[in-house]
Amino acid sequence: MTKAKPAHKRILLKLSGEALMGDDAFGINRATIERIVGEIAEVTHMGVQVAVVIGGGNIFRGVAGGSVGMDRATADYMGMLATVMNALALADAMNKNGLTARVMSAIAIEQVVEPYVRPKALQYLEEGKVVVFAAGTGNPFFTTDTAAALRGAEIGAELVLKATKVDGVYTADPHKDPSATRYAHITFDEAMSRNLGIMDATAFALCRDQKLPIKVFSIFKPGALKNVVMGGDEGTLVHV
Ligand SMILES: Nc1ncnc2c1ncn2[C@@H]1O[C@H](COP(=O)(O)OP(=O)(O)O)[C@@H](O)[C@H]1O
Ligand SMILES: O=c1ccn([C@@H]2O[C@H](COP(=O)(O)OP(=O)(O)O)[C@@H](O)[C@H]2O)c(=O)[nH]1
Repeated sequence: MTKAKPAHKRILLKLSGEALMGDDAFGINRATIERIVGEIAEVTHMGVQVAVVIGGGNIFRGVAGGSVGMDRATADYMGMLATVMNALALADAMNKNGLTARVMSAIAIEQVVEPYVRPKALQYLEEGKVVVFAAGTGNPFFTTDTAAALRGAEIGAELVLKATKVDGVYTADPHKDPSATRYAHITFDEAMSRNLGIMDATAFALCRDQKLPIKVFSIFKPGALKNVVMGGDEGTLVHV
């Protein structure tokens, strides 16, 4: 019997900060991070090259609560630093799981993590290491979803995998509208013109222009990541 081959060779996995919270109100839940790392290890061992962009919403969100009244750019830099903390926690859990992880930051904090250098990231991926991209795009007024689109395009990923709290793109925000239904697939133009709030327009536009498809799926569903990597019917595909 031949073993089924993964449908993708190199992927960019976007994990929202909240994916790391588990059932906690904020911060990083150890059991949750270990489960996610276990799933990443599974696909890495299948020979898939995995790069990760991690969010920071579990620790700090530039436009939210505590930052009301703050200068937006300053708050956004705090948000980017939050993603660095998540990246360190994620890489630590990966290394403990037997993977080799490298954190690369879009803003210079060289005593803590190495800076993002594209050829080096590509080299790590070729070597089978998992690269965790921290600090988003390095610019305020952007999101880590846009960082996922940007890094995904830069490293030549075949697919951006947006692992989130919902199991796909819905006709409306399913947390607000229980009658919303899920798309199996949708074009970038449709998702943007319908203002579907799952990702920001900058991220959608970048992926559309680079013809880089996005798969939106639930991080809470065990085995979903592997299923996506195997080309299975999972979540929603956003395509050109
Ligand atoms: N049309 C939609 N389909 C699916 N999810 C949507 C839609 N509109 C808004 N959302 C919201 O987008 C969120 C997923 O994005 P994510 O980046 O993980 O969250 P956040 O940006 O809050 O960290 C979901 O929690 C969901 O409530
Ligand atoms: O390129 C970027 C990426 C992130 N952020 C800031 O970092 C926060 C955390 O990122 P995000 O909200 O995308 O995290 P997630 O929702 O995935 O947890 C954002 O709110 C922004 O304040 C930013 O300024 N530029």
